[in-house]
Amino acid sequence: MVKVTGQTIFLKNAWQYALAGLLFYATGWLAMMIAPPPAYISSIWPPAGIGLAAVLLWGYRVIPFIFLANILLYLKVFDLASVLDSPQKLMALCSVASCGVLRVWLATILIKRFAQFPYTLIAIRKIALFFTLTGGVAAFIPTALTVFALHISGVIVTQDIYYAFIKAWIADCTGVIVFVPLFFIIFDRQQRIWEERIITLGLPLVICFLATIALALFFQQQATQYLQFQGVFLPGFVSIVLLILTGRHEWIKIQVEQRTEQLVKKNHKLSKRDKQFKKLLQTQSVIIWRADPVSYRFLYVNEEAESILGYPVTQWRDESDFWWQRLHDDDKDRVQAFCAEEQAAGNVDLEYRMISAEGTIVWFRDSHTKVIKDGVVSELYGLMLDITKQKLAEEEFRVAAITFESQQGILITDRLGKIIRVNKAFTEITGFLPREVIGKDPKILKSGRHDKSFYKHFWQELADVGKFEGEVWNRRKNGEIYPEWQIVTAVENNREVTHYVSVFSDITHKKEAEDKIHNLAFYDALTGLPNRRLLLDRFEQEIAIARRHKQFGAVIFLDLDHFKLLNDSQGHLVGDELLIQVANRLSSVLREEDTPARLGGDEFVVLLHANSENLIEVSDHARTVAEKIRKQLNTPFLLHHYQHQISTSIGITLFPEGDERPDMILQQADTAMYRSKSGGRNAISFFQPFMQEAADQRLKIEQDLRMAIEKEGFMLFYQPQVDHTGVMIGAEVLIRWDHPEQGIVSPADFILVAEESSLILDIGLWVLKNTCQQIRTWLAMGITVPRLSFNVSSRQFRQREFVDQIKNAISETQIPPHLLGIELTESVMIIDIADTVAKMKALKSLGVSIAVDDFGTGYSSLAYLKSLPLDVLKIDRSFVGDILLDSNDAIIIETIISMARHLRLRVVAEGVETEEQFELLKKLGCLLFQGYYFSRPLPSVNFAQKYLRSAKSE
Ligand SMILES: Nc1nc2c(ncn2[C@@H]2O[C@H](COP(=O)(O)O[C@H]3[C@@H](O)[C@H](n4cnc5c(=O)[nH]c(N)nc54)O[C@@H]3COP(=O)(O)O)[C@@H](O)[C@H]2O)c(=O)[nH]1
Repeated sequence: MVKVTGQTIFLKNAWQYALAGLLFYATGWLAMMIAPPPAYISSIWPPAGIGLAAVLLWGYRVIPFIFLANILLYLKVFDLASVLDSPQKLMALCSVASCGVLRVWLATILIKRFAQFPYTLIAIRKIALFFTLTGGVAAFIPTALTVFALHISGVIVTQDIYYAFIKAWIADCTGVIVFVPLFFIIFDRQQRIWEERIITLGLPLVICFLATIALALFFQQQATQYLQFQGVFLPGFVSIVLLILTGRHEWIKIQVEQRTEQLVKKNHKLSKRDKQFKKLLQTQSVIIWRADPVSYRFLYVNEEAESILGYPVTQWRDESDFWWQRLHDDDKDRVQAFCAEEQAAGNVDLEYRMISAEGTIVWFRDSHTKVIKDGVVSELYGLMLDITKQKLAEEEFRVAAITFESQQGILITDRLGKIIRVNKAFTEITGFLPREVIGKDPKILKSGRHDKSFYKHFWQELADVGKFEGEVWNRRKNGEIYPEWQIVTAVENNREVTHYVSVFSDITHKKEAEDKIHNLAFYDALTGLPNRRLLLDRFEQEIAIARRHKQFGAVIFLDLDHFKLLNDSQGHLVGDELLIQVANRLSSVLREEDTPARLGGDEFVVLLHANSENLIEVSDHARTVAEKIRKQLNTPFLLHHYQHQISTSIGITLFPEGDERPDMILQQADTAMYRSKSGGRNAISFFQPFMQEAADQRLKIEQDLRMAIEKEGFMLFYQPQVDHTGVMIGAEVLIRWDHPEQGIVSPADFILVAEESSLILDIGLWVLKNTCQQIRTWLAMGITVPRLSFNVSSRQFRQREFVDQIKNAISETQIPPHLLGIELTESVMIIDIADTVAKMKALKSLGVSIAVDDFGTGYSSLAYLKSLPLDVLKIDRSFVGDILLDSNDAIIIETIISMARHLRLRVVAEGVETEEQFELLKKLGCLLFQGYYFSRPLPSVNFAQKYLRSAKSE
């Protein structure tokens, strides 16, 4: 950009200034031609008008040129040589030239101050004011000063001063009157009135001026100074008259032209508006109509009617009920009611739908006018505006508004991220009212849970794809942090983002449900410990880490001893409580990196983190932890106000030894645990490879047992019980498994497996039924049958229906109940004393006798013995076996015998194998015996042959 400075303006207009100076000089020179020496005061002085007009039109920059031209002109008065010689004359020259400039300057100031230049010199009053100020007033002092300077310098003598002053003053005035208009006519292109006056004013003035010069020259020759002087008034007079005459005329002409021009412009505007209006009508789709006020038949419709509804205009007019027939059925009642009600004259609006020729719905706003004359509607006309688009937009807006107030929170920001709108759901979710957030940054919802990289990703997504979708944690007004699912969309207009719209829903409940599902899937619902799935998952990782670091870890497998018994007898609530407390104790003894888990039932596993490369170190650590656990679990539990003591069988295995999978390693630990269990419980065993065989065998036994139960592949053996004389007083019923491959299998090899797998219930029932059946058979054969006692396992006894099962078996076989006895171990009886007593009493009332088996190996508590309705105590064969070797055992047996006598219980010594044992037991007071010394358990036939026959014969 070029900077416009005073200098550039000066250079650009320099030709104008030079022209002004030139005209000033030329006209001055011409005027001096008709002026008498030595002062050369002309009767008309054009430079006065030219100088003033040039300054008014082109500005004060003209002044230096005027000054220069004035100097040059007055060199005619003061010749150059004398000016150069005399400083006085030089001063006079400069003064005279300055006076010319002063006149112009003063005139300009007065005009601008009092005559509000520019104007067009039309009205008489303004013409008079203009010339009075520029000529009369402004020229007065400078002229006087000029004459004075000429007088001082000796050009004008004293007696000519007055005349010279008058003449010069009039010459200045005339110069202004004639040459200001002329100058404007030639150079003013801004005000048209001057241009228009070239012929009417400019030409006469030029002619007049030239005539004046000629006249002046003529009278100069005639030396008639007076006439010469009078002549100067002519152009001045002509100028004023013509200014007045032409001004008004031209002014009117110009006004007319301008008005015409304005009218043309207005017309143009109107026609443009008209076009726009027509266009608007077209785009607005307006039907203009007139109808019969009674029948509503259209008398007139415009062409637009056809293009809007598709029916020819003739059809609109020809069909008498065209309008009614095309009216939408749903609107008919409303429109009819409206027409019936509305009777007053004036403009009325009504909206309704019509069906187009294509079958589409078109919405109209019908603005119609009724003209009523003498109380009757005389005219009916109106405009039907197609507002289908507007209705659709309204519908969309309504849908948008409903959507906005949806269940989901909505937050809208401007492009700078300042919130401009939120919906009700936003307030419900966040707790913030609209006025609390509008104008603020959504940062107020920030939870602080997300780091910078999250927000970087957030904005990147918005920039790249215009959308972000994901889980965001925000903070409610009450400070609560919650998760929400957010979809943020950048709204664009012409590729510029104008708004951001965030739609979100509170997913707290969903997350909770997810967590719940996750917990259910991976955690044990009762104890809160990891379940098998999570354990295996962590185990997988643990094995991988151990392999990578070449380290070893351990798995501890725990099974609570007799838990099933407790659960069955005390109920599930007590069982559950125990499991919860066991879980808590387990967790309390473990380190954070170790994982306790519950596999189900009473089985727990502890995964010890692999932290050593030394196998011995790892196994020592595992044993220490297992001991700690055992100790913890041996401490009595308080369950529902009662103390319960439990023991635990524990198996340990180390990993990784090969490429075993987690489930295989768990199986090994389970096998080791089984070893502890079968070894007498409450023990800790490390897995050994041979155990695997046993485990496999156990599994095989279980499978075969199921088959045996189905096919009744069992037999009953009978071992007699004798008195001190060797006479049989009863027998113990002992089961045998007639295995298809292995032959007769001892119960010692399968009872434990059966107990662990619940198969014992079927087996026990089979023993009961077959014992009764055997008695029935022998009785039916006329054989005297002694009391037959069969073994009852704890799970079998704890069944609610146990007593009923015995009753049923007795009644089904019709045997005398006193021929039946049961043998229970001590541990079975003490679990739920009340239940035990109730069941025993019921059995006793039937006549079934009850024996305590393996006495001395369990609790051997006198307290419970007293409270139980028992018949027999069977001293465990382990005491009998060592009776000759260990004097303690003899003392124990003696004590048991004396105690039993005191409680009025019969005592049977089990496992009598030798005569010495028999003799010693007799000495200790024992009266009844059982053992290989008398007989091994025998099949029914052998037993009957050997003992029952002889009993018969007796
Ligand atoms: N729940 C059930 N348990 C049963 C049933 N049948 C047997 N059993 C239990 O199985 C265990 C092993 O029984 P078994 O192999 O039959 O051994 C019994 C006798 O054979 C054995 N016995 C008898 N006298 C001697 C002897 O002088 N020496 C010696 N080494 N063993 C001898 O003792 C077993 C009987 O013991 P007990 O029952 O404790 O009186 C065993 O625990 C049975 O209880 C059944 O039907 N159901």
